Amino acid sequence: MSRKKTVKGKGTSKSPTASPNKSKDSGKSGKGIGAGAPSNGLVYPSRPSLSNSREFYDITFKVMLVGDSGVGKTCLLVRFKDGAFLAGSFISTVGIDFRNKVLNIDALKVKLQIWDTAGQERFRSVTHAYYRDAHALLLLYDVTNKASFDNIKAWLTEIHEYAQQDVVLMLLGNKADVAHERVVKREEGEKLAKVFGVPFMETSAKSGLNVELAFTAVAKELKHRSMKEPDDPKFQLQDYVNKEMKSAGCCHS
Ligand SMILES: Nc1nc2c(ncn2[C@@H]2O[C@H](COP(=O)(O)OP(=O)(O)OP(=O)(O)O)[C@@H](O)[C@H]2O)c(=O)[nH]1
Ligand SMILES: [Mg+2]
Repeated sequence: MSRKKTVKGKGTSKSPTASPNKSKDSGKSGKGIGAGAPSNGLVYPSRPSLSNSREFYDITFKVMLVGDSGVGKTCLLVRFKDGAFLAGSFISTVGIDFRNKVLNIDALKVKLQIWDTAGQERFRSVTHAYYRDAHALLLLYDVTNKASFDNIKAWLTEIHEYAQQDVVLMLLGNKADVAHERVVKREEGEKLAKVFGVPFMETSAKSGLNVELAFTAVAKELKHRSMKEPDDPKFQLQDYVNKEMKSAGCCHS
């Protein structure tokens, strides 16, 4: 049985609009949400970012973590935000929560507002309300849980129904650190991703494998799209991910 986490702060009840210009990146869940965001959610501040301060950003995007309960969405976010792994008993997310993190992407400060959704069926209607404001979705399954992999098609149907048409999407096979209990091969994940035309990689919130890369790749894609000049070549998310994994000596053919 999983213990339930009480819903924290403002992250639950407010709509997922972006922070006002030059808001502080408190990094804390439930902070940084404010009124007055443009409808597309992007924020361009009126003055340039201060390069040495984490409090400032040039552009912000909303990223949502989705997938079955227990696949590791919260752990992935905590690993990315705090560099730690939430070991021990599983505390299932109630409703929705978020964290902010500012990344340096090609000399630009990109703030990701990352929404951690509850995978449990009973919270699905809450999640639906947040899809339309998401610029990117990280869709997770658990490589040790076949049902979570089989449910990916249903998640994609839901995404097509509720999310923006041009949402950046990436499929992540999480818990890649667990060798003995693995039931979904990396090749199966790759194949499914290919069928649906989405970038894919395996991650581990426990070891940290590809966690930074997943968020950075999405941030790069979003930044590239929003700053794109007409003659710029298209940023290829999967190519970028493959190249980065290769140079890190990681597990990709
Ligand atoms: N070995 C291993 N365990 C993990 C990993 N990620 C998460 N877990 C474990 O899986 C369980 C579920 O993780 P959560 O991050 O809470 O799952 P969730 O997707 O947020 O679940 P909901 O909030 O119910 O939607 C916890 O017991 C974690 O410790 C991972 O990469 N490797
Ligand atoms: Mg969770």
